[in-house]
Amino acid sequence: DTGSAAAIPINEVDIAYVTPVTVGTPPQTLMLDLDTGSSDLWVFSSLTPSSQIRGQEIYTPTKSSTSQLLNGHTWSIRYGDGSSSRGTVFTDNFTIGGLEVKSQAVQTAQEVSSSFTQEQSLDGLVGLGFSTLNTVRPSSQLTFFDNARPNLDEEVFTADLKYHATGTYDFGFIDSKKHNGTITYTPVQPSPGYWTHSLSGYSVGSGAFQSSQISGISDTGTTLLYLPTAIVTAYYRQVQGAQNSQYYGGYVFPCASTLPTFTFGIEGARFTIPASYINYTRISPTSTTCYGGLQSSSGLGINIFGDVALKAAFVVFSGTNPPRIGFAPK
Ligand SMILES: Cc1c(C=O)c(-c2nnc3c4c(C[n+]5cc6c(C)n(C)c(C)c6c(Cl)n5)n(C)c(C)c4cnn23)c(C)n1C
Repeated sequence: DTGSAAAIPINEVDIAYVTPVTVGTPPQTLMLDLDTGSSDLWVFSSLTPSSQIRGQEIYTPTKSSTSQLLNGHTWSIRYGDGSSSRGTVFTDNFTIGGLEVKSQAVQTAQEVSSSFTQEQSLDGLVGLGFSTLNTVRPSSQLTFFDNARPNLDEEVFTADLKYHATGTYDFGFIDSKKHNGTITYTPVQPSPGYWTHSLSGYSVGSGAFQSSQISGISDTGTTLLYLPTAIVTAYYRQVQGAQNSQYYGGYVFPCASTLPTFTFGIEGARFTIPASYINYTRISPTSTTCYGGLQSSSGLGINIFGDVALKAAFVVFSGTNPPRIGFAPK
């Protein structure tokens, strides 16, 4: 089997990407954020208090002839930005891009934090991390990818995220039309459950490539790129008027600045993030100060290769044994 579905930016600065999925019989369509940085599949539902719903689509298990309550099971998750959700669990038929998993654990929200309520174009998440991170108790549940894996033509899914445009998630195959040239693979450390791997180094603009192993996670659910402070200060040193603002919680600079590109290495391959991806957004609609797409990971305890980096490549998440991740130019 294979599947292929759109990755649609939810706003004009690609703050997150959503993908149409169907749940239940007859199919209920929701727009979910496919997130390689977590492993819970949860949705706004008929069990979510109406005071916490603002325009989201909901899954109503009682309207699905194939839904089954997973009795006595609950879940609760907190994300890196402090947002959270919790609730109960059903199993039901679940489809992404024509690829169906019967009896997928669908976690129904009974409470969501305010940032989820405020984001009306996001109806939940599909965790594509390793199932060891799943928060359902007393028995943890498998991700959509882990459930689909035995029926996939190839044990992979790919992310082709795009800058200010709709991209694609493919399951079970590698579409050679979506990338130019070879895919460079590097090992993934599957514990504790993120797609953890190393970059082989970086360069700023036309500067010399600095070889160094930089460990982090490739996370489609994180908007920006978070790297060690030394690298980030070296980058913004090239930007007139840039400063690390306590007030805005990161590096900001005059929107008119000319930003350098940022290049990262995967083994021997090099991937260059255009300056436009790093000139992320105005700090307010009328401001001439802009917030950077590259920020420091100090305090996070982990480096995060989020969408700002991933959209500069075609990325293969390979569930083979041992797992690996591949990057190709596109
Ligand atoms: C350690 C870490 C993160 C780890 O991942 C992280 C982060 N970065 N984007 C996201 C997340 C997203 C993507 N996302 C980010 C958004 C921001 C910054 N804003 C203002 C809105 C409205 C957002 C939406 Cl709707 N969506 N989503 C949907 C979730 C559940 C996230 C959780 N964390 N997160 C941050 C900001 N930090 C510090």
